[in-house]
Amino acid sequence: MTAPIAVPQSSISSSSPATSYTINHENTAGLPESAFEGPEKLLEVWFAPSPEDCPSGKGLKTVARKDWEGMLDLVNCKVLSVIENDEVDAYLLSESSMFVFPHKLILKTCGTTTLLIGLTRLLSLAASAGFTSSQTPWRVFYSRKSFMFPDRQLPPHKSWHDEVEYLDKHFEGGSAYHVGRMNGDHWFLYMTSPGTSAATGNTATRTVGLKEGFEDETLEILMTDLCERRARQFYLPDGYSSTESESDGHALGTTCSSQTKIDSIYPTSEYPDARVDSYLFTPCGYSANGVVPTPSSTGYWTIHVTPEPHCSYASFETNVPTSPTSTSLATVEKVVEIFGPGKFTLTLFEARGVEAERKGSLGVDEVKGYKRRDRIVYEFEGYDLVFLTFEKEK
Ligand SMILES: C[S@+](CC[C@H](N)C(=O)[O-])C[C@H]1O[C@@H](n2cnc3c(N)ncnc32)[C@H](O)[C@@H]1O
Repeated sequence: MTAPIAVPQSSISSSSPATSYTINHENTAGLPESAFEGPEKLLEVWFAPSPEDCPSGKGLKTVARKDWEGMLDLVNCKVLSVIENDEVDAYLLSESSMFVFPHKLILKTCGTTTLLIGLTRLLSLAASAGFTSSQTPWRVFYSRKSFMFPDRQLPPHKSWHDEVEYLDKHFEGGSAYHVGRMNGDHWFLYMTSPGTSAATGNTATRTVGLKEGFEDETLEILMTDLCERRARQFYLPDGYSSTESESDGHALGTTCSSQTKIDSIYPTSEYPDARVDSYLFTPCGYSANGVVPTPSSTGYWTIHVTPEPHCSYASFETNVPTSPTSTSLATVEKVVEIFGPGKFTLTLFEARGVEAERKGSLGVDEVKGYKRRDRIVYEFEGYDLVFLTFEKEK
C-alpha cells in the first residue's frame, strides 16, 4: 500500500465549483466492482474548419455551461470542473472529458454512458450558437475500441451495427470501418466527408473541403493489462475516508499527476502556459485534462485510468502538434512508461499534406520493450490514419 500523501489545496482548479461534486454513481452501480468499462466512446464534431469560420469568431464557446450540462445529463455524466482559455474550454467529467473549441467539440465518455443520445441536443446547441447548418456539420468522427463488456452497454451502444445505424439517421454519407483483427484488439471508426455543408450557411463564408495548409493531428493510445504496481498509483492513498477523498478529488488528482509524472508529458519548461486539471476518484480511478498553448494554436491532452486489475485500462489522447522535442514517438514512450501496459493500440490521425508532421507517425513503428503486431494504414479524404497494436516483449 502507498503511504498517505500531502495534498496541495491550492492546486484545485480555480474555475471548479468550491462545493462537493456530484458524481454519477449509477453508471458504476450496476457493474461488479471489478468490471468498469474503461474504453471510451469518442465523438468529434467539426461545425467549421477553423475558429475563423465561426459565427462571431466564438461559435460553440458561446454556449453556456448549464446548457452543456443539460446535454451531458442525457449522456449520463456530470461535470467535475472546467479549465478555460480563449481557445478552448476543457471539461473534466465523471466519465471522461469534453473539449469545446469555437468550431468543434470533442466528447469522450466511458462506462455505460449513452454518448450518442446527446447528439440531437448537441446539434441544436450548435444551432443556437449560430451554426445555421448545424444538422449537417462540416465533419463528424465517432470512434471507439472494442468494449470489454459489450453486454452491459445501453442502446444505441449495444453493438457497432446499432451505433452506425443511429449515426446514419443523423448524418448523410457517413462511412463506417472496423479496423484491426476480428479476433483480437480492434477499433471502430465512423466519419463523414469534409464540407458536405456550409459552416454558417452564409455563401460568402461557405467553406467546402479542406483549405490549403489545414493542420490537424490526433494521437490516441489505448492501453490494457496495466502493470499492477504502476496501476496502484491511481488508488486513494491510505488514511482517507471516502467523504474526505470525494471533496479532495482534485487536490489528490494534482498530487497523483505529479507523482506519476503525468504533468511532465508536456513540461511547463517547454510549455509555460500549459494547465492541468486532474481528479482522483474514490476508491480508485483517475482523469485529467491538459490545455497546452503552442505558437500555432492551443492543444489539449486527456488521460483516463481504470486501475482495477481485472479490467485495467488507460487512455491518452492529444492534438498537441509534434515538434523536434516532442515527436509522436517521444510522447508514446513517456505515456507507456507511466502505465507499463501489457498491450496497447495506437491511432494517429493526420490531415494529409502536413508532410513534416507525417514523419512522426512513421517513427512510432518501434516502441522500446514492445513487439509490434499490426500496422494498418488508411488514406481517407483529407486524412491519413495509422493504426498500430503492440504487445509487451516477454
Ligand atoms: C472515470 S475513470 C476513467 C475512465 C476511463 N475511460 C478509463 O481510462 O478507464 C474510471 C475509473 O474510476 C473509477 N470510479 C470511481 N468512482 C467513479 C464514478 N463515480 N464514476 C466513474 N468512475 C468511477 C472506476 O472504477 C474506474 O476505475
